[in-house]
Amino acid sequence: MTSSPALGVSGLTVRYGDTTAVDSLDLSIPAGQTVALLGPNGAGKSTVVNAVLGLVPTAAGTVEVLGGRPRDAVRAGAVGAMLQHGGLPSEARVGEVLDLVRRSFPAPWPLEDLVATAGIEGLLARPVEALSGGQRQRVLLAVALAGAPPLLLLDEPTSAMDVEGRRSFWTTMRGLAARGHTIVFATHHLDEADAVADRVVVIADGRLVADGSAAQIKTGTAARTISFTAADDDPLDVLPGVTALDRRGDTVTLTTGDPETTLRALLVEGRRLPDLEVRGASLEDAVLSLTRPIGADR
Ligand SMILES: Nc1ncnc2c1ncn2[C@@H]1O[C@H](COP(=O)(O)OP(=O)(O)OP(=O)(O)O)[C@@H](O)[C@H]1O
Repeated sequence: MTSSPALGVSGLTVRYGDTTAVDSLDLSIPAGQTVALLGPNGAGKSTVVNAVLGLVPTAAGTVEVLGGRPRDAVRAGAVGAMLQHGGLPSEARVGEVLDLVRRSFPAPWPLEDLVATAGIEGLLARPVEALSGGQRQRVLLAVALAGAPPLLLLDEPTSAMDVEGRRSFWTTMRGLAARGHTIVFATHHLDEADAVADRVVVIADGRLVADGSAAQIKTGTAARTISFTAADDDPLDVLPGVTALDRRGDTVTLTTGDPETTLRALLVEGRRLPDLEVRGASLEDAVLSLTRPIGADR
């Protein structure tokens, strides 16, 4: 056993022309952790995953996978990935793809267990082009697991899955985590991060803005929701502190990074607030408040 983290990122900076996609990112992930990478579109999540795989050139900083260089780790089958635009040869059959990928690794995952773990029983004879979106993601998972990697990187792995598919996918991931695999996944499903991740890393504009358990992220933000009953012509989204507004019938829910100021503004205007409730933030509220400046466009 090595004492190196499964993934060590230090001062990582990645640029695409004038765009700094990842900006001086430090991250150390010990073996066995399940980590969610969260952040808005364009935050830099995919770029971090790609840099860890050695797929994009870095402008500065270092990435170590299990104490070694990313490319060596990928070649050795020590890191498996499901990428957003992961390709599969469309005319090949699933079984052929798996044979080919497994043969490229020194110690591939035994086929029967791989098929059962990825939940693709019955799909081996199917041409790739005949797979549904969710089945395709399951096959991509099998490909990612083919080298029996200790580290798994998943970029929005459940984006094409239905509710049942997502649930069973995360059950599979929990099983892998219990077997000691390190799992790093990017997602926009914050409920998945809340339910599955030991640790949540929030990125905005390529920088790390929060790092902790989902509970810590939720309590560490000032974000609260304020809900009450109001007429639908009441212009509430211009109130100070408000980062999001949701109307369901005549119930309004405001997310605010500064609940006291928002409440004061509501009351100064002499508004009645029937059914008033102030609640702690969900992970979604917390991430929104961390990644969207107060007063930004709603
Ligand atoms: N190949 C590329 N060429 C130029 N710019 C790129 C390229 N890939 C990403 N970018 C830019 O880098 C920034 C980070 O993008 P990235 O895809 O890493 O974000 P993300 O957090 O994964 O977003 P999403 O949630 O939308 O997938 C964005 O501004 C994006 O437009």
